[in-house]
Amino acid sequence: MQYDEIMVRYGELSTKGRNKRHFIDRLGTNVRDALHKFPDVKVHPNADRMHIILNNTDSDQVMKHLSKVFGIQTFSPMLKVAKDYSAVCQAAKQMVADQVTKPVTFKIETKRSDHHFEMDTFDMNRELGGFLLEQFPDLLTVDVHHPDVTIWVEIRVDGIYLSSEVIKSAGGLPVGTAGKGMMMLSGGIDSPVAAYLAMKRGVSLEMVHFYSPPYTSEQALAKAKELTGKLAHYCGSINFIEVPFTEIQETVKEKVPEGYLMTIQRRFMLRLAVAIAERRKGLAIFNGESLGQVASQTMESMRTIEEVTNMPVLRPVLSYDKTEIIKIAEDIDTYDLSILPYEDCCTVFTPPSPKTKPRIDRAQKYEKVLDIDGLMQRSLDGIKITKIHAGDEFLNQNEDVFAELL
Ligand SMILES: Nc1ncnc2c1ncn2[C@@H]1O[C@H](COP(=O)(O)OP(=O)(O)OP(=O)(O)O)[C@@H](O)[C@H]1O
Repeated sequence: MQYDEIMVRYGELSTKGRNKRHFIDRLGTNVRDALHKFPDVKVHPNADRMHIILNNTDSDQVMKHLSKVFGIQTFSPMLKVAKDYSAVCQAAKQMVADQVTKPVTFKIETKRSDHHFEMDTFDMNRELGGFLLEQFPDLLTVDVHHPDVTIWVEIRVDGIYLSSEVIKSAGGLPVGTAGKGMMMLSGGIDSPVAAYLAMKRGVSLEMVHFYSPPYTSEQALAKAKELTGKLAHYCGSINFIEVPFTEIQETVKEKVPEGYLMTIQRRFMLRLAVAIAERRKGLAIFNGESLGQVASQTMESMRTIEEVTNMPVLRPVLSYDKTEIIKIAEDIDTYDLSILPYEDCCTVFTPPSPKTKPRIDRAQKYEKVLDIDGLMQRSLDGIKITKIHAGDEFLNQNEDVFAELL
């Protein structure tokens, strides 16, 4: 069915007190961003509801994009008709014919903000209910307490609006209302899920990805970028910051005892992520660590790695089981990409038996022989930033080139 308006309910936003206006304005901006491909759509973020006027734009397409915008609890597609009772009857009849395929209970619920309209809410509920019962005697029975289907009728000044569905949306808080963070994004399963969860709580993220050519391939980099394109569906666009890591990994491999290779590499990654956050006004570092999952993810290891900074390091999937993380990865459509077998820079240099309880004093001792500042500076000098939009693809490009050559 082609609808005229989508009415958006805010959910958790309505409890945000004095910040409410800021939250709603931000949500309005994010919705406009998510719907930028539909130039005729108009977005009106009012205090209690948001009204999205479709102006003949395909309502299914608009709803598909809306369902990924954080800060929206539910929305309802609505039909708009003239302020005329017979027009209301025809629209309600069409809704039932389209949506009800087996016998259900129903009720009409009317709200009237235009008190000049000749029928009051009680009349509309009764008359329209009776009309529909006559039209669909085999499908409909009335139940005003626990109906399967509710048809809402809103009598406004500019017309009468009807809706019969409440569609659950992404929930959470509008991206951008909780400050900016740097997400350490690998090509694995966990960090994209951690990014999704951080954005769900309103964090605006920039992705920091370490790569080590020639040990890691162009495809590994493309995979991390494409994952970012998947995540951008939830916020419009995301800056992807690629950080060259080869010199650091080679130097650490050469100069640090094997048991501490991973710890020292991670300390460098964190230092670099913090340096980038400080330049770009980030307030925290996010990563995809889950307690106890692998050697680097013990509390002792986290403590020794985090010793290099006092910036908060936040771990949205810390307490999740792998199966729970995989379930979310499947839901947000990152799983199939994450399991593609391109080597990450960490896997290439992972020692066979890393220390599970690395000590801070040892890590500091092994780092004494390294030119930390110089290594970091050269890496920071080589960073490259790409703005990635929802759905941008990177992995197939080389294949296309091959296809053209053949
Ligand atoms: N190449 C990389 N670039 C950016 N961040 C990385 C990189 N490799 C690892 N990280 C960060 O370190 C975290 C732990 O990585 P590790 O490889 O130990 O664990 P993992 O459980 O396999 O995580 P993931 O599934 O996210 O790769 C990752 O979740 C990510 O936040």
